[in-house]
Amino acid sequence: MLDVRGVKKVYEGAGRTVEAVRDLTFTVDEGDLVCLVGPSGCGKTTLLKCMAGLLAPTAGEVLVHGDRVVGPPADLAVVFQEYGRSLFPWMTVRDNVGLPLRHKKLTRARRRELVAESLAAVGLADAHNAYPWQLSGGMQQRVAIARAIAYEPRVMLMDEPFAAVDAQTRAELEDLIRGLWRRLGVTILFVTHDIDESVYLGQRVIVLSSSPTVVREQLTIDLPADRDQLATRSDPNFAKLRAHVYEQIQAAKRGE
Ligand SMILES: Nc1ncnc2c1ncn2[C@@H]1O[C@H](COP(=O)(O)OP(=O)(O)OP(=O)(O)O)[C@@H](O)[C@H]1O
Repeated sequence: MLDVRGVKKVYEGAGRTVEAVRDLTFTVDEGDLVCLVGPSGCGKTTLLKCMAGLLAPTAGEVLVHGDRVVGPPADLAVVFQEYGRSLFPWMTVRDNVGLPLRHKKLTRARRRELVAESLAAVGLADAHNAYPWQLSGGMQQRVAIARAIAYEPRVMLMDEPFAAVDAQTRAELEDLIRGLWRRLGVTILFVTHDIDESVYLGQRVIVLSSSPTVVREQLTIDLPADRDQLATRSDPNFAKLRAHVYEQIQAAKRGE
C-alpha cells in the first residue's frame, strides 16, 4: 500500500543546507498498522510530508497503492500533532469534520451521515454544534481523527498525534486508534517518539537512525491483537520489545 523508495530530502535555505533524510526505503502492507520511531529531529515529519505529497523529495519516490505521489493522494488522510492549529476555530465541530468531504461528489445526506458516524466512532456524538475552542485538547484531537476517518481514506498518516495530550487521554486515544484500525481495515503509519506507544500500537515498528536518516531496524511486534493498557504493558514480551527499541534509539543517538 505504501512504498517508500530511496527517499532523500535536503532543505536548501539562505546559507543553510540541512540533509533531513538521507536514504529511506520501506514498505507498509495494506491493512497494516506500522509505527515509525526515531530520535528527535531525525526527519519523521519531513518523511510524512513527502509521503502526503505536501513536500517533494530531493531524490527517491513514494508510491501509494502503486501510484507515484506528486501531490496529496486522493485516498490518504493525515492527522497532525497540533490539533489546535489543524481545526478551524470559527467552524463548528460538524463543519470541521465535513470540510474535506466537500471535495467528494457526495449527496448532502451522505455527507451528514459520514460526519455523524465518524463523530460517534470517536465518542463525540453529542458535540456536533460545539466550536473546537470549547473542547478539551483530547476532544479536539478526537475531532481531527473524526475528520480523517469521515473521508474514508485507505491510508492514514499520523504525526505524533498524541504528543500534546495528558497521559490518561493518550492511553484512551491509543485504544481508540487500535479499535478504529481493526474495525475499518485502514492502513496506518503512525509516527511517534514514544517507544512504549510504538510497541503498544504497532503490528510492526520501524526504527530510524539519527539525522541524516536511514532505516535502522524493522521489528515485528508479536503481541496479541487484543491489546489492553494494563495486561499488554505488563506482558514480559512487551518489556523485552520496548527494551530492544530503547537500546536501538540510544545507539542511534550515539551515532553507532
Ligand atoms: N522547512 C524547513 N527548512 C529547513 N530545515 C528544516 C525544515 N523543516 C525541517 N527542517 C530540519 O530537518 C530536520 C528534521 O526535521 P523534522 O521536523 O522532519 O524532524 P522530526 O523527526 O519530525 O522531529 P521531532 O521528533 O523533534 O518532531 C531538522 O534538522 C530540522 O531543523
